[in-house]
Amino acid sequence: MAKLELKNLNKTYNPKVIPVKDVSLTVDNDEFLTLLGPSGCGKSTVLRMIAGLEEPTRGQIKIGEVDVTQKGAGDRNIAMVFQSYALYPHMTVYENLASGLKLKKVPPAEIKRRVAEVSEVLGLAELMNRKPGKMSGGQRQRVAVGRALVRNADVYLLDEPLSNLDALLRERVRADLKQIFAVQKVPVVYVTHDQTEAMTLSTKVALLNDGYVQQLDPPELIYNHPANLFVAGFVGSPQMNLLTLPCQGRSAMLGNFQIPLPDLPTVPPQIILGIRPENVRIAQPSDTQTIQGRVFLVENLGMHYLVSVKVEGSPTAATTVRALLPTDQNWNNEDITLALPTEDIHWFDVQSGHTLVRR
Ligand SMILES: Nc1ncnc2c1ncn2[C@@H]1O[C@H](COP(=O)(O)OP(=O)(O)OP(=O)(O)O)[C@@H](O)[C@H]1O
Repeated sequence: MAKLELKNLNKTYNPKVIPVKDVSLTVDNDEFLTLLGPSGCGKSTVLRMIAGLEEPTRGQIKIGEVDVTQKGAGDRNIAMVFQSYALYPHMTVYENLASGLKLKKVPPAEIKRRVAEVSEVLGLAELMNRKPGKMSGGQRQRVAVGRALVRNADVYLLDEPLSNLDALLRERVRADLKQIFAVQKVPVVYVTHDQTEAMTLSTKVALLNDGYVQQLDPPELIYNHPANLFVAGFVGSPQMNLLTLPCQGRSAMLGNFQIPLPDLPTVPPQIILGIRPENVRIAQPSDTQTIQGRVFLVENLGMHYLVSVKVEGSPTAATTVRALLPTDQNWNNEDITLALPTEDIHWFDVQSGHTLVRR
């Protein structure tokens, strides 16, 4: 099976709307790539260009060794799953699954074999005679995925396939998708603005903003080593603490507390410190890097409290630190000492927003 390759892909609708800028990436046949980003960042436009539904203004799309940039959608062996299911309402599940193959004049015995195989994998065998109107959203979405799978396509594209499902069902179908695509050995490109889907499903995430790829990495690296402020702020819930701090000597000043800077060629006047709320904890006597402050807000997240702390000596609310703390205590209005472990701190350049410490 072939790998998918995008080289310097651009799309310009008019000088003011340039939704895709120089997107380059590859998806191997054992990879599940998610295009993640906020609404309007260009995800669907990239997907539509891969599908051949939109023509790139510049750049190249290759499937295996074949340049498909100028080929129409019908001449690319690509299967797409839409958010809206796109099932035929008057056809049964079997007919919906078989219709694409019939059009391609696949022999009836082969159609039967492939539909049976896919319906087994997707748990649809019991539903073969039902029509979409008499099925749940999750079942319909599985049929939509089935329609793509029976095709034996070179590339699978999925555009927000779970967004019409309620939260519980979304979790279930997400787990189904992970299992199904793990054994397909075909490049998969998945579009979502939901970071949980991106983190759980993908082998690789391309985080887009304003048409540019901000970071292209496995989910662990996106989460643990964000390349810039946008990535740091977009991925993770609750959001990473991002604090703009003045520098003094070899330290950044967080209120009254000195946080040693990493090794930098020159010390800037200001720097941005990032630390995730789950990495901030109540200090133990052995902790060396600590700050003190007063809790002014406690939000109950079920498993934890999200606690907002005004750091001692900090002049503005910009130096509020949020921490995920255990629920065995009511932290409200308490004076507490927090540890900020060095290994969990991220440093960003104030001007460019880029990370200052590459790992
Ligand atoms: N046919 C078009 N003509 C002009 N502008 C368009 C067209 N299609 C999309 N756009 C614009 O291009 C930008 C990117 O759109 P796109 O649909 O790729 O974003 P997206 O990241 O998929 O967003 P969403 O998550 O909301 O679907 C948006 O500003 C959109 O308004």
